[in-house]
Amino acid sequence: MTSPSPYASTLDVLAGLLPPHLLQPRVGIVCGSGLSTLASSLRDVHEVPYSALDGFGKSTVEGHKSALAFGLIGPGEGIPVVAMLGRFHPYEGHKLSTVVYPIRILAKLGVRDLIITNASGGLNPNLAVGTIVVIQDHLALPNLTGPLNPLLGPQTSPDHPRFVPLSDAYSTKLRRLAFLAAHDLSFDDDALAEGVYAWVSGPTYETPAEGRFLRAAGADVVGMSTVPEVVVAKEEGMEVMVLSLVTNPVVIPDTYRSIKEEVKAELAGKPVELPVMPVVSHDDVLAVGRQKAEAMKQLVARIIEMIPHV
Ligand SMILES: O=P(O)(O)O[C@@H]1C[C@H](O)[C@@H](CO)O1
Ligand code: HPA
Repeated sequence: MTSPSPYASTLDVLAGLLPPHLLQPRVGIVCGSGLSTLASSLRDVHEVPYSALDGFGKSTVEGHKSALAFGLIGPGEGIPVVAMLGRFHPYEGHKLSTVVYPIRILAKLGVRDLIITNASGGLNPNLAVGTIVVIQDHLALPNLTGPLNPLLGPQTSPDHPRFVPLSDAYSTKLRRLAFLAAHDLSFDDDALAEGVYAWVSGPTYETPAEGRFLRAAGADVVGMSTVPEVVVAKEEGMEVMVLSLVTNPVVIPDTYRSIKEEVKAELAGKPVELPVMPVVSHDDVLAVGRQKAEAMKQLVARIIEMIPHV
């Protein structure tokens, strides 16, 4: 006798709660910090709290709800979609298997195209706060050497690849649609950019030296999520796109304030200017999320409408 799949009870609960036309979503959306309102473009919405679903954790970060929203997007019958209102981050204490569990459930429900959103710090000085960056590649220090690759361990199943290539992790099809959708919506040219996402574990924001290091390594933005979801979505065979909202610049001053020089000047009786190092806060991150929520929502909805659904 084969043992029941660990996903079976989650899928059974969903089957018991959802009408049949919503039970096989084609597209998945992951809502990043402050971006849960992305799901407000869905109609015929059925929300299922994570607390009702075995295997799901509880999102403890402000700006993340803890529910799956099922609904329809687009004209006519509409395209069935599921949105994760809130994700799990390893820094919250969630195991990596919990972080990626919802992605596996989305795959089992039939999601083929996954649109992941997040909030990030800008490393590239050309990216203004409020820019939406279509991610073209990632740099995942915790994945490369350490214990945070979600595929470490036994092969997921004989049907999943043992070695997952990531050279084409970010779907060309979906990235093209993002720029076509922005054109359709008459977005300014600099509203949407392209770049590389650096994943760090957080929850500390970067020191100036770390920011300089990540920029020198080729990253344009930095954040504390997304990469485990991308890796597992690729293992599950999905097309993946990431839209990263720049919510703050990462502080990378050209020079450091020299306390040594300041003390010497003070001892010599010279006036000392005291520059203040700016700091980032999660409240700032959420505020930019709120400001850009409408644009993100329109963009995501338009992309979904443009995906060829056969
Ligand atoms: O879930 P995301 O990646 O959108 O959230 C970002 C990263 C941290 O969780 C938080 C820091 O402000 O926002
Ligand atoms: N660093 C890391 N993650 C983030 C940032 C940041 O500056 N802003 C939003 N998420």
